[in-house]
Amino acid sequence: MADPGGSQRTALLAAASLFPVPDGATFSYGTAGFRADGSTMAPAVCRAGIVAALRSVKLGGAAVGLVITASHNPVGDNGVKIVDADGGMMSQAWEPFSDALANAPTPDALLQFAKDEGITLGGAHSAQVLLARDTRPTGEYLLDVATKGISAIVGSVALDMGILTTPQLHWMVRNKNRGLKASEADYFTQITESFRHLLELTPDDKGIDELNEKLIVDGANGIGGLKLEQIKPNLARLDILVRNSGKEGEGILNERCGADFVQKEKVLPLGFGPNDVGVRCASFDGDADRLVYFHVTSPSKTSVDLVDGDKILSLFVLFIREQLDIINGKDNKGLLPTRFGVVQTAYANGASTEFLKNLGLEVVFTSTGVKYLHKKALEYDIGVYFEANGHGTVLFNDDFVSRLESLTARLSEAAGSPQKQALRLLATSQLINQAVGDAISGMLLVEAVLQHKRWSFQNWCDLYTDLPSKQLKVKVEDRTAIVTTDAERKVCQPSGLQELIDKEVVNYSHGRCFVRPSGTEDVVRVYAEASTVEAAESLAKSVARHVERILGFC
Ligand SMILES: CC(=O)N[C@H]1[C@@H](OP(=O)(O)O)O[C@H](CO)[C@@H](O)[C@@H]1O
Ligand SMILES: [Mg+2]
Repeated sequence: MADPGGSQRTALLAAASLFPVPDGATFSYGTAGFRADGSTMAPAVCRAGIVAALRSVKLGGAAVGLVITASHNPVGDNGVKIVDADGGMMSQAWEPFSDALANAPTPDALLQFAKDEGITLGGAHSAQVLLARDTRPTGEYLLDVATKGISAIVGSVALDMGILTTPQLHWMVRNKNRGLKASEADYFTQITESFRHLLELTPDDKGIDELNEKLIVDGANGIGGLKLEQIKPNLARLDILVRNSGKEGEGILNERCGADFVQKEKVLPLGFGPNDVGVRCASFDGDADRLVYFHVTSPSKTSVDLVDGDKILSLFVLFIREQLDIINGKDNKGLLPTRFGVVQTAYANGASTEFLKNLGLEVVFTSTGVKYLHKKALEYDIGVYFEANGHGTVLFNDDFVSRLESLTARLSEAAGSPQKQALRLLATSQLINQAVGDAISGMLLVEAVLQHKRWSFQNWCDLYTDLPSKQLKVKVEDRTAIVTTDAERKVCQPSGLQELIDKEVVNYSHGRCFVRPSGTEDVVRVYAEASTVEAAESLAKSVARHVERILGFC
């Protein structure tokens, strides 16, 4: 280390003592960063700022991102998440260090880690961190705290990108490090232009259906609705109405609204009612990285027909497959060999997995959390991933995009040439966020595909029928006593629990059940599926009782 006892250590000590870690603090980076009551977050946020700057130093000064958000959680909560230089989630290898630092009273852990990682601090290096926050009241203060943490690494620069959706910041970091345009205006231009382009490529023989233009979006009273209002005038062939838009006085962030609420409760969000029967509706979460769709079923009911992440994934898969099948059809002699893969988690509805497998697709499973799905999807030329709760995107490999570009340049407009199909795939790769799941860009792709297929919401819903499912949370003494394998679908510890689950499952037609410790809450999650709602509930309850008995209910 160039400057072990000098100004670097002093700067770190100064930052650490500004925001001391309370006794007994146990922050854990979890599935998606540190989250807690916003008023208690400053020590973890300051240290996350230090980690982000250090990560940038480690990556030779590449831009790294830091976003202040607690996503779909209540407005009083807040959180912090680090975006790696490729625009994805922070390298998992750094999570244990982030945990150690978030809970460490002095900078010694950091100095030791820097040494172990071969990072020279205090020397001639540079680091840059792009910062953003959502609309939470504690956001401005915590952003300032993060800036102080970043500044504690000598030579680092913090750039405040403003109030953004989480996916916008991921996109900016990715673009900046690729030497591409990376401002918010550039983001808007890219998604509105590629959306327009995709619509121009819809088959000529299919006219525009008036009803299909109308879309009502529940913005969860968060940042997504505000951003959508900004780009709405530039979206052709779409008549969007934003409710729970995030404008002053309209409602409280995530309270009885938003993608998490709609997906879990399967009821109408606030602001929606009988007049919306028959209209296509979409819902974002508080930081606009989750998307689900729904329909108001009848004027007298508050329940909704839900289109979750699994069905969004299925729609995208069908569209992409259609283009690939034509490009590689027998007249075109396999012009574009493509490794096409689909990634799901154990929470994917069994009916969706069956539907995808029946299409002859490769479906693979990972643990819960976007960081796992994303990594797996990167292994394909085109990798589509979604969590049932609406996090997901479609990834196009760089080499594949180059092949696609040269193919479109070679193909003519002559009848029978699959030029339009190739152009559609290219426009899709431009529209859908390549860094992370993005409710706005995902929604625009859904809208373009529905127009392409001329499908109503009902056509989409009817792709397959979800198996009834039930999720329960069980509070136990130590949730980490549960260890899972096989993408969390089987328990290996404590011994005997999996056998008990298996014994319950065989009693149910279409029965499936698994348990895992949550990465974001202090609970064990139980998920069950069966052929009826009552059966799914009964299976979940029986397994929850086994969990309580074996792990000790608290
Ligand atoms: C069942 C479920 O919805 N789990 C969510 C939840 O993770 P848990 O580890 O299950 O708490 O939060 C994650 C972060 O937002 C999200 O990626 C994941 O899908
Ligand atoms: Mg979110």
